[in-house]
Amino acid sequence: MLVYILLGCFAFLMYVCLKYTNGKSRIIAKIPGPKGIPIFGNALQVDLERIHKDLLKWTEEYGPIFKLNFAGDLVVVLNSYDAIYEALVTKSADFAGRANDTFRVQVLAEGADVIFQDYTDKVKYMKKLMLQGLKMYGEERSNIVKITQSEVNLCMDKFAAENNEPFYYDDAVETMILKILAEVIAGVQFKDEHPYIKQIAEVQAKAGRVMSAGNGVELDMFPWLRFFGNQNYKILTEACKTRNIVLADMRKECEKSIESNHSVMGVFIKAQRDPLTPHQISDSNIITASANLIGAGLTTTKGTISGLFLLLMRHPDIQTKLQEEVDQVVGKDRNPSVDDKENMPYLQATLIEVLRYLSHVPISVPHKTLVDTSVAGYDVPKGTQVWTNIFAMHHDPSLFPDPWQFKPERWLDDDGYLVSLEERNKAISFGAGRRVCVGEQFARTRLFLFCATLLQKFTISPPDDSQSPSPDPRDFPLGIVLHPVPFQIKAIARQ
Ligand code: HEM
Repeated sequence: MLVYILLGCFAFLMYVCLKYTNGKSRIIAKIPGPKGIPIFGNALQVDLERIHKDLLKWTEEYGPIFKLNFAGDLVVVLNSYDAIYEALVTKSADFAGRANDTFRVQVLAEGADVIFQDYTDKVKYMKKLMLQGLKMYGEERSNIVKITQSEVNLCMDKFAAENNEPFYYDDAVETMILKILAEVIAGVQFKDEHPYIKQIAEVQAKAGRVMSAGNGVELDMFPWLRFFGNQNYKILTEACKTRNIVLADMRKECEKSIESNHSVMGVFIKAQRDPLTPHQISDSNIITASANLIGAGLTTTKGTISGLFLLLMRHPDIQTKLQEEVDQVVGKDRNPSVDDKENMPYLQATLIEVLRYLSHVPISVPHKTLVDTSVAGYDVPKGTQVWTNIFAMHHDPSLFPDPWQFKPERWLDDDGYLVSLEERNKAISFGAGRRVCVGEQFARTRLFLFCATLLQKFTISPPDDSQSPSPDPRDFPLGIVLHPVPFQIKAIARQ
């Protein structure tokens, strides 16, 4: 055993030395950044569960761009709107790679998904298929709205069943999101108690734990630990196994009605069978792409709804204004619809502000340069990992005055209308350019329908007379996204 440990340490030292002395490091050395310690660099200076706070502190010190060194692995961090816009939009092709060479990502993504692969023609094609399946345009949109509305209503029934008493909302909200996603992915409606729903939730929880910032890092540094009973490796491989079984079963369900099925899997299966398809679609592509949508869609939406509850409890005046708008535009006798959106600027502004204020995907999904390039006046070589620090950018006081105050009004003009699209695009909660979020319109629609229905029926209040927990995202731990620790709410039925 001792021999293995010594060999492991030696290999690690060689690896770090090589990384420190290559040409890439010399180019990146010109970028400012906090001084680290030998061998480990800045690795021991960050709290992985609160890395967004460390990055915020360094942004104040170094400005739009700085570099970090994690035991020889260099990361360039972009913090200002201009630097992030330059990388994501102006030089989108240069920065469209993904930092996908870590062990955990390779196990999870099987080199076949969308989120963790470099941007190639095939990934572009798969993103197009995902969008077709998410049906966010044309006649199909009304179907997705119907699916969403019926699941939102079921979730509201669960809230009503709590009879104005305090309760943990997590299960009801998670089931609602998973059922919408499962139906959109497989084109089949599942009941709450269907085993797939429970299994997918378990897979998400397990994979989420190992892939989150504070866990499983040891596997990336020492992949050989998997041969020595590493617990995180076991959890990750079990989660992937269950994921593959459940999604293969969902595929079979989908194939039963393939002719009339326009779900995400349906679109992928048809592309797989099409002799003229521009890119071969494998079974693994179908499973990992579907898993991407569940993974990306669940944690982000749940995080937004949790943050929204905290913010509504902390700002009863804003909640009252939102309810007045819902009462005026929708009334009490019908479900809110997507067409109500344009007449509800205050709710739209509130949702944009929730996403800005929380910035719960704080460094987005890490990017990688695909060519030698530059940003914010510094050269960045091919193959460099780049983080877009959305958290710092969304709290930059020169862009958003009083950034730690929750103010939906910042997105409204003097007449109460939404500010221009150009102004709204200063918030980049869904990224931009080639790697922009596939689910942006889908997420915005679901969140709008959920909030409008919630506020039509309930007032969200703290569980007792004490003050509700802090909505400040600086206090949230980072898992896959920033998420507050579980808390209770009261959903008081409105007369
Ligand atoms: C509030 C909700 C959401 C937020 C804030 C959010 C945010 C993001 C962000 C920041 C990225 C990375 C952009 C970049 O790399 O620069 C991303 C990527 C992605 N998101 Fe979302 N997302 C949300 C909901 C969803 C939903 C509902 C789905 C699908 C059903 C989804 C699917 C994806 C996919 C597939 C990608 C990868 C795109 C790529 O790699 O090219 N997201 N999202």
